Amino acid sequence: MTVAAVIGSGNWGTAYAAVLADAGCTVRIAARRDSIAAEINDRHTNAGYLPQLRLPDTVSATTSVAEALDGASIAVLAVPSQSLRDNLTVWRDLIPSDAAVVSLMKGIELRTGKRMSEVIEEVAGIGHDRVVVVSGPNLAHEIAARQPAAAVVASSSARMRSRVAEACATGYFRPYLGTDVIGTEIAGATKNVIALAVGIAAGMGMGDNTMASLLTRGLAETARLGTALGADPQTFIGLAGVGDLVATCASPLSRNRTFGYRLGTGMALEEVIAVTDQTAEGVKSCESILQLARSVEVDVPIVENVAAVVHDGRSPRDVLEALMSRARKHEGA
Ligand SMILES: NC(=O)c1ccc[n+]([C@@H]2O[C@H](COP(=O)([O-])OP(=O)(O)OC[C@H]3O[C@@H](n4cnc5c(N)ncnc54)[C@H](O)[C@@H]3O)[C@@H](O)[C@H]2O)c1
Ligand SMILES: O=P(O)(O)OC[C@H](O)CO
Repeated sequence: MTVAAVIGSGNWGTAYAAVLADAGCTVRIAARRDSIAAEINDRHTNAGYLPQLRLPDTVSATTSVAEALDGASIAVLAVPSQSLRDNLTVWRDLIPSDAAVVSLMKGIELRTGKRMSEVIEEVAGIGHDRVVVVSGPNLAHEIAARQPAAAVVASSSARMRSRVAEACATGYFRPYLGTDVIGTEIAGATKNVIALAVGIAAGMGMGDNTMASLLTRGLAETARLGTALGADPQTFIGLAGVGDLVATCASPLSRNRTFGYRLGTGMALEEVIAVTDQTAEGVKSCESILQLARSVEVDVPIVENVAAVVHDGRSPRDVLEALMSRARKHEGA
């Protein structure tokens, strides 16, 4: 019996815990709040995040990360990207020495420009052959409703990616194996920023042509950046690339799209932040992705203009005009 620990009891940590349990694992969730751990143990629900989900009896919860990780062969990390370093500094010695360490996170660290797998390797002091990234079109509420979806399970280690893929394969969750960790992570983090842009446009009243144009050109700049960083270009037309981009940009369930939408309707940034109580990774990662792109001299105009709205207070209408009046270029350039 595979024992998996899931650290983080928010939307995706909880939904992915259900996937692991449905696939036959014994799952221990580490929650920060006593009330959430008690609710999972007593009622098998986490209604504040996923009201429709009933967790299998093989899922338990604790507020002790040490207890959750004890004896686990899979350690899943599902906390906000910008908090990973500080958290992992406390947790690193608790991770069993032979466990696969799985990142569900879709963000790039501010200041360092590091991907989550890089932060894990550095802080936990483990090799890349222990780290696995799971990513794809996986809106937590739809997974929690057990609607069919697929994902990429990427790792440099064939043993670790097989272990994790086997542990999360169910009738409604289909993992594909991948080796391109860089591309998978760059795609997952950057699509959140493109979803912010699409949300802004939708909030301004723009329709499907605008969405499709942003999505397509967003994918182009994501692939340009990823490839410059060493990714396999094929990754961007796969599940972690176009798959996740379409799901996130099209869905009102997306926190990133919703954040952008609110900005696009004219709400002030502070107001949008105040009403957003869940993780919209693109809001912070637009800045770190922009810095990363500049470090390899890659042009990312949509990311740059989203950062201008979210961090420099420029108006959505201004940046839309700026994007539309850029110098003409070849589509493939
Ligand atoms: N929600 C989805 O549909 C989905 C799908 C795929 C990937 N992701 C990614 O998974 C990651 C987690 O997202 P989520 O949707 O579960 O977020 P969430 O906001 O629903 O939950 C975040 C969890 O982390 C905890 N947390 C918040 N701040 C923390 C801190 N400073 N230290 C430790 N724990 C903290 C919260 O208590 C909560 O348990 C993100 O990187 C996101 O991009 C989310
Ligand atoms: O709600 P979002 O915007 O964080 O997106 C959720 C997932 O990443 C979709 O795959």
